[in-house]
Amino acid sequence: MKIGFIGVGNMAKAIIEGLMSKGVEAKNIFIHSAHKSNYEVYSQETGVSACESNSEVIEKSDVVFLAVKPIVVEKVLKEVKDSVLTHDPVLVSVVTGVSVAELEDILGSKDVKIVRTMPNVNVEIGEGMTALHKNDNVSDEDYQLVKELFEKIGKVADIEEKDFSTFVALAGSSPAFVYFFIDSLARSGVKYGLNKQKATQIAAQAVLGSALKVLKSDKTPWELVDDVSSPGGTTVAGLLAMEEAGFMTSIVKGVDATISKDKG
Ligand SMILES: NC(=O)C1=CN([C@@H]2O[C@H](COP(=O)(O)OP(=O)(O)OC[C@H]3O[C@@H](n4cnc5c(N)ncnc54)[C@H](OP(=O)(O)O)[C@@H]3O)[C@@H](O)[C@H]2O)C=CC1
Ligand SMILES: O=C(O)[C@@H]1CCC=N1
Repeated sequence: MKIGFIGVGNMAKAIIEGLMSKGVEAKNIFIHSAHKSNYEVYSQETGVSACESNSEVIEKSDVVFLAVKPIVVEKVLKEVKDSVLTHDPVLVSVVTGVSVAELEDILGSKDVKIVRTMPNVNVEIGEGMTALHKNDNVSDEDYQLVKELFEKIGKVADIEEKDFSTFVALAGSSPAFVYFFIDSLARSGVKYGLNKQKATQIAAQAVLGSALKVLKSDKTPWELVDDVSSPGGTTVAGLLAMEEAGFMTSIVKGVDATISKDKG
């Protein structure tokens, strides 16, 4: 399968590097972005093929990732409209907040094959969490191929399009929330004299182990909280102080703000 990328920023690079680490060969990847200096350097660093235009990416690829910021989607798609209609690739959008219907409208056709997705940056290390939703033109076979690409680099979930905004908060943006939590935990360690690098490793391993425990255990996270909290102990003292400062409320408010922003 030939895989193209329109836009080679943080998200596209995370997908490309994840796929390449799982055996997808550089010779099967085609890229183009706004600045030649950027995509040429990336092509030299990784061996993927640099194309002279977005249309060339489409002409050379079976599956084309649309990985640009929402604000430039309309301009980019209008420019490549003829190539999309002629070559009929499966267009895989990773763009936040742009619906399948909006993509079809911009392209002026309901006959295009579109899979709307919401990955997260952890696809780079094979631990992503990606939502997918296809339009009616994508065959089950083509959808399976796209799904298998994302399964190489993490877990996948089929979701209804109405749930994309919620998914953005829970998985698309949430790596930043978790990095923020890890940094805050590590910084607290620094307050008490630990070196920042060591404190970050300790905090990250505690978060990794806790996430795995949630995934592997039959218990709910809430029950696991109780298991760690010895009567009269340190954990319950810490939890109550965090909650007094609005821990759960701050997370729910963060999710609310993320969803509002996504919905525009
Ligand atoms: N970052 C993340 O964690 C996630 C991002 N997303 C979504 O992915 C999309 C990309 O985000 P992200 O990678 O972070 O953004 P970046 O700003 O890192 O990358 C955007 C890319 O678009 C390219 N670009 C701009 N204009 C054009 C054009 N006319 N033709 C071709 N390429 C163009 C840029 O080119 P150049 O590099 O040459 O300037 C750049 O490579 C967004 O819609 C975002 O919402 C979704 C999930 C997670
Ligand atoms: O911040 C953003 O807009 C994108 C969407 C999901 C992660 N980053």
